[in-house]
Amino acid sequence: MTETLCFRNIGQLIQADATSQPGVRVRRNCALVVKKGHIEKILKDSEVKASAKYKKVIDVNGCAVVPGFVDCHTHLVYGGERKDEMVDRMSGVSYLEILSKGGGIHDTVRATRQATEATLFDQAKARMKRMMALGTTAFEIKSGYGLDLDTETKMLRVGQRLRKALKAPVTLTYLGAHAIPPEVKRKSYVEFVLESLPKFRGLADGVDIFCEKNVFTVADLRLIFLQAKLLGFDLRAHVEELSHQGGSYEAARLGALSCDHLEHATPKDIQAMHAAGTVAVLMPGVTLFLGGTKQPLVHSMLDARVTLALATDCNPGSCPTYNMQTVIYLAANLYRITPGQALAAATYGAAKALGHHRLYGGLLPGQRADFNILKTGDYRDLVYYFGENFIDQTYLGGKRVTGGKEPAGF
Ligand SMILES: N=CN[C@@H](CCC(=O)O)C(=O)O
Ligand SMILES: [Zn+2]
Repeated sequence: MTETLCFRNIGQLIQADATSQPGVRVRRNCALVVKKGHIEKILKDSEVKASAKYKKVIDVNGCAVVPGFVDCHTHLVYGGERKDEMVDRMSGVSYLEILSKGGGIHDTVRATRQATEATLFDQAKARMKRMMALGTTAFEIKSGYGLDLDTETKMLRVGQRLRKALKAPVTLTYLGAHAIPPEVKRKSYVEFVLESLPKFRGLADGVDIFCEKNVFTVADLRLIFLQAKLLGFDLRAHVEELSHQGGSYEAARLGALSCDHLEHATPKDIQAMHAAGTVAVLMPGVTLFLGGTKQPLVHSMLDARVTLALATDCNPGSCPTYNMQTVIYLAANLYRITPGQALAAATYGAAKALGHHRLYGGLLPGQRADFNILKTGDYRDLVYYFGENFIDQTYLGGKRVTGGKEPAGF
């Protein structure tokens, strides 16, 4: 029996790639043929032959099929939670004040150091399953809640085990430069991060840094990135989130795959990102949750032809969400971008931020068959209705992992 599946009667099939930018391509009344976990071809529905020997023909009843969402910036391996901090922030204390007093990220560092590898794995796996049930099929996961060799290694080992256990594409990032441990001087901690980099080869794919007022400087970013680049790591950076430091300009010039947050990025930074082909990763859920009012210059980014990506940032301090659909909704409605631009950013753009846009994210022939069947025939419903879950079924490598009548396959 052939291993080929045919999904037919698709009302809208959404594709995204460099040629569809900054939005998506919408194909109507078609069928999707999946072979050995990859997309073989897309046909007009009228071209599906009754005589063709498919293992299974799945009628999607006129619904829309969209690429699986790519969550290209998460901190989903962590211990504890931070609701007290949320309440403090609501009464006016700032995120950076809390961090400088040894709270915030440091609270999560304490909880993550204490947690066993087994607990971190079980909790993170449960989070990822919830994310998949909401349509996410590829993940980036950062370390950064250890700030010591043992815990950073433990977090990345958990990431490697998650990649195997869920059979989903997982990109791992070493974020040793996430915060400066209390009682340690910034310079000596940067020395530690530099010395530790070779130990994370083979365990992490990329290196990241939180470049911010009273955290790490642009000079720290330069030192760490030059060394990381020599060691073959991809570069990504938390930059211009709560203030403008110039980290995005420097990161782009050093060839970073992505610059993330960017609420305070300037036109000069955006030009540097365009020149370097650096993707802008935007996380509207963070701005909202931290009570920020400054939005990134999204339309300047579009005018400069910088590729946009969206991510949850899933973490216990600045955005405890699992839901890329919420992020797509917020991006379209807060940034005033079209549904197609928001969906492209959550799929193709996010895959490009991870350097994997040829492998997944576009629903193109040859790519992994990672996609969602929506409960609606119009993908624009994702940014029209507020707070709905539009995922009917999610497929990962051509296998259904959530939705439908049978038990989920993982
Ligand atoms: N900005 C710094 N890092 C994370 C937040 C991590 C935390 O607060 O635990 C972010 O991407 O928002
Ligand atoms: Zn982050």
